[in-house]
Amino acid sequence: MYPFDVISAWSHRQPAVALGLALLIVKIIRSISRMYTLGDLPGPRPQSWLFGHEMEIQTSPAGKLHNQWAETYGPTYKLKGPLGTSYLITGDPKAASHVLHSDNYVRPGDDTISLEQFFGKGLFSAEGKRLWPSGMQMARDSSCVRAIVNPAFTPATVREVSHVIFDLARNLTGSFVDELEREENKSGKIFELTSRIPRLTLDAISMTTFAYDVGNSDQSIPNLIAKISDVPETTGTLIAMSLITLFPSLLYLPNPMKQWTTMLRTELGKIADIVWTQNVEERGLGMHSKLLDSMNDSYKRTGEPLDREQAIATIIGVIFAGYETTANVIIETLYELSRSPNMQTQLRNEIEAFCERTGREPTCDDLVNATQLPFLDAVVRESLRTKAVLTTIAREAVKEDVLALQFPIPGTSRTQIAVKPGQIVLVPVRDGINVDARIWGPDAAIFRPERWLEPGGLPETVKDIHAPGHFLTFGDGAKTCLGRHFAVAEIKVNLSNSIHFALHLTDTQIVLTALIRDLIFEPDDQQYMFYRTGGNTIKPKIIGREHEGPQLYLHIRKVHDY
Ligand code: HEM
Repeated sequence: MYPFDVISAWSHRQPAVALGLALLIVKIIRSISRMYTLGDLPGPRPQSWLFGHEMEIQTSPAGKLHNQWAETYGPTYKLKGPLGTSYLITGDPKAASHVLHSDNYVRPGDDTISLEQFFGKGLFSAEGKRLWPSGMQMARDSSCVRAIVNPAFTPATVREVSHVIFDLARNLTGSFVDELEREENKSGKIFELTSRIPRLTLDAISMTTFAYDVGNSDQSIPNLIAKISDVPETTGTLIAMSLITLFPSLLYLPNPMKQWTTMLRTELGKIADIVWTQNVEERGLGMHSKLLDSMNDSYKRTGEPLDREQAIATIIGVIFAGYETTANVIIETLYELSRSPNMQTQLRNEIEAFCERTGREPTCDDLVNATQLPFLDAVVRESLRTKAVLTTIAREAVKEDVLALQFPIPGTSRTQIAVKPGQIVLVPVRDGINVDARIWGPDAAIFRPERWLEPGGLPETVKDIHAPGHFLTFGDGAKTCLGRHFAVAEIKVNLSNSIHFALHLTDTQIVLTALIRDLIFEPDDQQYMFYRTGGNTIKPKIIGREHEGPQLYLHIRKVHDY
């Protein structure tokens, strides 16, 4: 009996199992046909045929592997996925830009399914012209969904809600100060940051985008954040994560990752549900949530009702997309600054000089304007360049294509790669295009904000990265991060505030003329390494104590107490 006969026999009794089996067989046939694609493209040998390079990628510190491989094979090479399939890796600016801008590439099936499992059927699961799930009348392509929610994320909206971000930043720094002042020993105190900063960014998203104060809700936020950070990292999860690119349907089977995503969705769903009820059912539409307002406005134009399921999924998606990512960048920047007292001093001097010059503190407009506080701007750009949260952007080809390369394959004059439908293409960001010495110069991997301010400007090759800011941290093309203006404003407000806030502490209200003005961040005694976690964000872990999970301790003190 052939497999399809078995399926046909089962299809009468167990249609779901039969359908699953049929899909599996089609997938295996497709993947076998993909095994020898990219045949002559060079690349490192995998440690195992079963998992290809997946295990190595999942377990290595963030930002290391691609750099090493690219040294030997150049920015475009081949890696192995599970069961001998091939991934095309390209950190080549021309090829990456094409992949991210062309309709020939979409988010891979496993990404789309896991995003749907995370958030439900909303903004993130809209892909190309794919139909939205049954029960919803309309087809939504992703550009259409983006247009609906975009008004909630414009620079003007960010400016409008920036007072909330300022307040939250002051609360955070105030909480550090309160604790420092309670200490008898005035030489400072060690603070753990991976639990504090996400709390701030979660509040910021929730209050500005949904007009909902998570901090004053019944939710136990520290508990919620701890649960969200507790991504399972068992061997079983690793194996499942290594195989899902090939078998995205594995995500539907019971597994620790699925339990985690269900928990996440349930917890964030509670917030989303309250936002929906308060904004739509209790007060009527058009109330305070920027996101629901903009969704509602566009639905009004088409005469369609605002759909609860889509709205809740989009709310959950935006909370998750916005809070951990921004928290990661703030944490990593503070970590970097803690190792550079000179940079901290330079930042403080710049902010203080601004206050003296203008007789006021910087507003949101001043902060996002590079010319007002150029060193702050350079620090944030350098952070975004070197601390990209999404290490790699994945796409899947849906049509035949030819990728043109800027950098030929080493040792050859080859500048074109043929791509077949189904080919997974990975654009390495954190340890790829953002820090490639061919593009950024020999000190590309070093955190050096001055590069953004030098009179000669950045190397000409950087302009070949057409993405906003000349780095791929926020992606590029049709799926570029919607919240990037919000993220940059939030990072700048917090950095300037935490660096600057001691001005407010010094006895009088005449903060600007105060002599003593700094919070100083210093390293603790631990050595840290940053890892990509299953939740797809970057988390610091103490070297030798990785099993304890994410943590980062910094020593903080007020300069005038020292
Ligand atoms: C430093 C912080 C952030 C980083 C590094 C970041 C990074 C990214 C990246 C790389 C993508 C594109 C993914 C892809 O191409 O497949 C993305 C998409 C997205 N981001 Fe962000 N993000 C950040 C903050 C935010 C914030 C604060 C918000 C919301 C307020 C947000 C909302 C979104 C949304 C809604 C999308 C989906 C766009 C779509 O699918 O069409 N992000 N982000």
